Amino acid sequence: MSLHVDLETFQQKYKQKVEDMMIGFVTEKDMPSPIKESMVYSLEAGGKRIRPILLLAVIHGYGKDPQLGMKTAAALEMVHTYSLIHDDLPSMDDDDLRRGKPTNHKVFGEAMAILAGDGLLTHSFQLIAEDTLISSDQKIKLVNLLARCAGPEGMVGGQVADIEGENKRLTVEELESIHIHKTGKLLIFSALAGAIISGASEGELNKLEEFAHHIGLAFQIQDDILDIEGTEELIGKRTGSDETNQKSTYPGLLTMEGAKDKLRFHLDEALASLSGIGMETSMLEEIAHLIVNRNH
Ligand SMILES: CC(C)=CCC/C(C)=C/COP(=O)(O)OP(=O)(O)O
Ligand SMILES: C=C(C)CCOP(=O)(O)OP(=O)(O)O
Repeated sequence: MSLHVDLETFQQKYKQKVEDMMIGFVTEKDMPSPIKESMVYSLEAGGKRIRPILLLAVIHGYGKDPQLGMKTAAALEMVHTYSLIHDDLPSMDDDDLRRGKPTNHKVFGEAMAILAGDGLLTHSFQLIAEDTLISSDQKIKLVNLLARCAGPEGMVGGQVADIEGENKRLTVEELESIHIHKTGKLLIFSALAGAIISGASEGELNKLEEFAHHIGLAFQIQDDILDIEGTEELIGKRTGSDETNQKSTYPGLLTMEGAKDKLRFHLDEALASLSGIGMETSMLEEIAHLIVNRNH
């Protein structure tokens, strides 16, 4: 059986399934209506869903049924959505537009936005714990990895460093460390979770981690570039926000040309890290190109 499927066909099929899983999980639970509305508002707001698609593409690449990763993929996108709700708060980036819609706190108020983020984060672990398609051993590995990637050793820690770095001229190394934690760690979770669910070996996990490390850096460099060169209509969020918040960025530290060189470097490294891996990699290659060439 050929495992070659083009990314667009795969995305069309699984994006909707992930959205149905997240929204179904939240709507069927008993909770006060203001938090349910607030959580569903941000889950329904769209987004590229690149992290769950990567996770499911890894499972497909190993010749397994992506359905096995559906709950973990939905959990991962819930964590990402929580992080965006909190990132937009007045005490953080103070943004009023996200995914083309008013930010959560603009619609539901700051307290409800904080609680909706908290709700999505805790629900994500519940979703993995309730999965009946994967083993208990896999669930423990996934919960542990998600906590490490999303928590203070990972994404939360990166957000702390990002805030501490405001109004300072950082070195490229400092900026890279922020990006690895703030953005890279959830992409690393995406790839490794797919591998754990597929029963991949340690050696394969290491290669996939390397791949995700590089696409994570490329992802954030492109985000910084789009903050300058993108249009609000396409990216669905305000442009110029890094400058407003006095953040160091790759274009700021290296010039736009230098940032684009770095982007190409990380694409090449990501593709190189897939060589010799025992799986069909065509969709992962397409995802890497998509991250680098995206306009939103
Ligand atoms: C714990 C929290 C709140 C984590 C936030 C993580 C994150 C990747 C935010 C978006 O980064 P960004 O501000 O560079 O991107 P955007 O341009 O989308 O706001
Ligand atoms: C990590 C960053 C730069 C935050 C935005 O992530 P995405 O660009 O994946 O946002 P959505 O498509 O999910 O809205």
